[in-house]
This record gives sequence, structure tokens and C-alpha cells, in this order.
Amino acid sequence: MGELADTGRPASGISENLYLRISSSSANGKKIVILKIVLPIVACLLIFTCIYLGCKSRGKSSRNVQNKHKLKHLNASDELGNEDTELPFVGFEDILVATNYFSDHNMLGKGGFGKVYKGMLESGKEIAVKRLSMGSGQGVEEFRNEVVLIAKLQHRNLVRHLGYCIHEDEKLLIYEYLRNKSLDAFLFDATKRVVLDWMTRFTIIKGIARGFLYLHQDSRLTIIHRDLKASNILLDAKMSPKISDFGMARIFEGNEQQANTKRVVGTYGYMSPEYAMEGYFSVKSDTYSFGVLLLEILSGLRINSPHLIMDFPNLIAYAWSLWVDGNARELVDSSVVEGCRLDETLRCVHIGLLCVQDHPNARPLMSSIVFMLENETAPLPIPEKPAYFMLRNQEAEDRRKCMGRSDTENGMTITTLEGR
Ligand SMILES: Nc1ncnc2c1ncn2[C@@H]1O[C@H](COP(=O)(O)OP(=O)(O)OP(=O)(O)O)[C@@H](O)[C@H]1O
Repeated sequence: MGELADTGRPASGISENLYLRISSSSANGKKIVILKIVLPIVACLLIFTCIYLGCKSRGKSSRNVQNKHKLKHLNASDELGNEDTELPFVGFEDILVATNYFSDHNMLGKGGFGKVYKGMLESGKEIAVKRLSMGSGQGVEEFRNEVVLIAKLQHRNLVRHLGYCIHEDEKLLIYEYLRNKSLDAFLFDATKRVVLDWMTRFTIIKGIARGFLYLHQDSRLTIIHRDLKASNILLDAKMSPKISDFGMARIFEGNEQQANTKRVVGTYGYMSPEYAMEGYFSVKSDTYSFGVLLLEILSGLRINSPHLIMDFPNLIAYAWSLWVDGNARELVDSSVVEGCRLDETLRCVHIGLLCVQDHPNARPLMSSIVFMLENETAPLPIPEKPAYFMLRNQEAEDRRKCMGRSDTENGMTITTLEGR
């Protein structure tokens, strides 16, 4: 094979034909080199560059989202007084989408502090969103209570808090969704109450007691709920009870046993005498509310009934009268009498009356209540006659007016803003 001159022209003695063949075969070679080596390298480089740039921009945008989130979180924390919350922040847009823009169709109920909506997160998880209304009495303090305090608590008989959101004037709390909503919706409904047979009612009573034992004694903190009532007990799909609404809850630190407030909050009928009249609250004021609720669950009668109960001014007076006359079984809701264990129901009436005694020291602690409920042979002390401080509706209303108390709708949480 002849040489190729530097110029690329055919060397002397090499025919034009041969030169063409040689140059065409060399061009083919080059093509092969380009196809087999250069192209794959370039393609690889391109792919790597694309992947690198893609990752970089994704990282940047996710950092942006995180930063945005962090910013919102910081603003929220500021409003919460820079306190540490273990509760996740949920974006307002996510809540809007989840609740179908707070559509009426999604509304689960309405309390003294605002409306509660059902929602579904993108993951498919069902939630309940409490949207605190601007005009409600619940301010930053109560909101902080739920966000900072309750997020730290976990018990199977407490409603689970899943997150919170602060967006401009909006304050939202996100809870697990409880299919059967609140106990009052069953207990005081003529058709639905039959769902609550005795076994279910007794399980609910024991569950609430265990939840309160946790709040009072077994958790890291001593927590006084201050607003226990039938509408603050939510029921899951298996009718297992969950205590909710911790806006009014207070923590006791160290050896603190009792506190006094000028701002009495709670619900008439469920409030212990010393709390309603003098503003003193303690674990024993929760015990009192528990006793009232226990009697309601047994009888299906409301403590705040606008009518006399068999000529008695209220449920407590009625229960006491039946018990001292040896007729306590008459208190039991007629829809559960059949098939119920009489000894259990009578024991519950007895425990209820122990809880609603006038003097806080006479009322049992939650640990004793749980023990008495779970051990049918545990001896029960004799209750003292309860003070009928809760008068007939009209009298109670007059009294409220005299005391200058504000009240929301019947049975809803009330707040006393003025001192005694
Ligand atoms: N996690 C939840 N899952 C399902 N329904 C709920 C949930 N939380 C609240 N609800 C429904 O929303 C209603 C209103 O609840 P909310 O706690 O605001 O008020 P309330 O307890 O009825 O009254 P108050 O504000 O006086 O305590 C409840 O009665 C219940 O039916």
C-alpha cells in the first residue's frame, strides 16, 4: 500500500482509483470509530449531564419547599411563643384540598370554638380539621395548649393530634378522624342509643377512666382536662372512646394539687361545685365531671336537661334518691336493661355517686376508679349525699345572670371572663 502525502493527495504511483478506494475505506473506518466509540461516549456524557442537572434542580426546589415550610413553621412557632412542638405543621393549601375548601358537605359538627370538617389527605388518610372561628373565645392560649401540650401525649383513649396550621388569621387543628363522632350523638338520640348496649357502655366507661388515669397520673405530666362531657368523647369504628378537646386543659407541675382561676371554663352541669362557684380545680374536679358522665351513660339522661327528671331538679338528685331507696336499677336506660349485668350497672351507679360528692377529698382518684370498675369484688365506700348545687334550669339561669357569666349555646363550653 502506497504512502499518503502530508497534503492528503495521492503519492506518486498510486492510481486515482486506488486513492479513492483507500480514502473511502479510511472514511468508513472513521465512521465506524465515530459510531462505535465517540457517539456512545457523547451519549453517556449527555445522559450524565442531564441526570446531574436534574438532581441539582430537584434538590434546589425541594430545599426551597423545605425552606418555605420552615419559614411558615417558624412563623407558627412565633405565634405559639417559640415553644417546641412535636406536632407536624400542615400546609394550608393541603388542608383546603383535603376538606374540599371547607365545604358544608364536609362539616362534621360545630362546637363553641368553631366548625369541624372531615378531610382526606393526598395519602388517602382521613382527618378531622377543627377550624377555630375568629369570633370564638379560643385564642392563642387554648390553641397552644392543644398544639404544644397534647401533642406530647399518647394513649389509646385520647384522640390523636396529627398536625396544626396557622395561616394568616386561620388556626387549624388536625385530628384523626373518628367515624362514630361523639358519644352524645348516640346517648341522647332515641334511635341511635340502642347501638350502645350495656357491654359497649361499660367498655366506654372503662376506656374514659383509663384515659383520665393516664392524664392525671401515668403520663409525664399531670393534666386536668376541665371540660369532660359527652360531646368531648369521640368514638372510633369499634366504639372505643377517645377523649378530645384539650383547649381548656391545665398542667400541674411538681407537687401542685389544686389551682384557682378567675376564668372559669367548662360546661355547666359537669363542673364541680368548688370549680363553678370558686374557681378551684384539681384532678378531683375531673373526677366530678367523670361521675356526671358516668350517670349519663348509665341512664341516657342529660345532666343539662331543661326538664325535671321525675320531679327531681337534676340527674344527680334523681340518681341519689334511687340509690338510697335501693332502686338504683331504675336509673338504667330502658334500652339496655335487657341483657345487662345488673351487678355491673349497680356498681357503676355507686361509683358515679362517689365521684359527684360535694367535697373533693371524698371523691376517688382515677386510679381507684379504674380499680373499682375493673375489680367487681373491690369494696366501695358509702357515698355522701351530693349537694344539689345545680338547680333547676330557670334557677340556674338566674344564678348565672347574677354571677355575670357568659354562656354559649346550651351544653356548650362556657367561659367566665370576669373575676368572681
Ligand atoms: N376527630 C373527630 N372525628 C370525627 N368527628 C369529630 C372529631 N372532632 C370533632 N368531631 C365532631 O365535631 C363536633 C364538634 O366538635 P367540637 O369539639 O368542636 O365541639 P363540642 O365538643 O361539640 O362542643 P364544645 O366546643 O362546647 O366543647 C363533635 O360533636 C363531633 O361530632
